[in-house]
Amino acid sequence: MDQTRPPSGLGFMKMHGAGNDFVVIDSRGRSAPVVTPALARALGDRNRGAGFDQLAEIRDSQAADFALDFWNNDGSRAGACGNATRCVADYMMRQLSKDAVTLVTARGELSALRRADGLVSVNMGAPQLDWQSVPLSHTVDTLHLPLPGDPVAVGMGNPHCVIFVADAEAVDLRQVGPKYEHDPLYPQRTNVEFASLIGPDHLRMRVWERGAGITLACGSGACATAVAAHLRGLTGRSVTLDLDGGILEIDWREDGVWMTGPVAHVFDGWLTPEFLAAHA
Ligand SMILES: N[C@H](CCC[C@H](N)C(=O)O)C(=O)O
Repeated sequence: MDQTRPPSGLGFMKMHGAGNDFVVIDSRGRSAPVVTPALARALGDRNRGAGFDQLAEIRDSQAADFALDFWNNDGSRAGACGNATRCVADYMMRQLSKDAVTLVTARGELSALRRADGLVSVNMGAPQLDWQSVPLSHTVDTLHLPLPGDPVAVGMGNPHCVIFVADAEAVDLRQVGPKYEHDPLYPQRTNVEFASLIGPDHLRMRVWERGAGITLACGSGACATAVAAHLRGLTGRSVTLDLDGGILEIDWREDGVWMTGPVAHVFDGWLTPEFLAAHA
């Protein structure tokens, strides 16, 4: 990196929440968003780009402190991303010298705060439990989908398929994940969570994400799994989940599903004008 001249090109931040990793582009003050599907795909490439599970673009908002748009590394859009929301909320709280912020996503207005222990919480809103809003392709009982493993369908601003198994460790995610992701019952594809009860209100969860494959953690997936576990009578409304990359706490309250966990801002960089021109 040439440290003698000011950066040219487009600045970005690299962050992660429990190992679910993100590139974040701050587009506040710009008249139009900079991210395109082609840029998301190129930047998401772990060999030829920066690499990420999700890309988050911060935008100005009239109604809240900021707005967020999410992309997967295959270039598709995601309506929700809990861990990126927590990471960006932490950055915005520092920048605005606040302990709580509001933000707008495709889901609507969400709120986030920093707890006294330094962990960051976001209210991901109410779970979507009717088939149309998950969305599913036709009328089914969302608590018992007609798919292998008797999954639960939950929307958290994005679709989820939660399968309870005796041992989540033993699941071959790479093999079975794509089968659920692309099942015609989910017209917009789905994120897929495998979960096992390992103690009272304690779940082990592994995830296959729509548009990103295996990730070390998925915040909206943890919310969906906790909601499904409660609806199936396996847990109370407050649950701890052990994911591959760390621990997330979920609390399904009257005002929505709260998700709490660690955040990390790892480094900043900038994309060269050449890279941007090649993937405009
Ligand atoms: N990792 C994210 C979710 C990404 C979901 C995305 N893969 C989709 O297409 O919905 C989270 O922490 O909530």
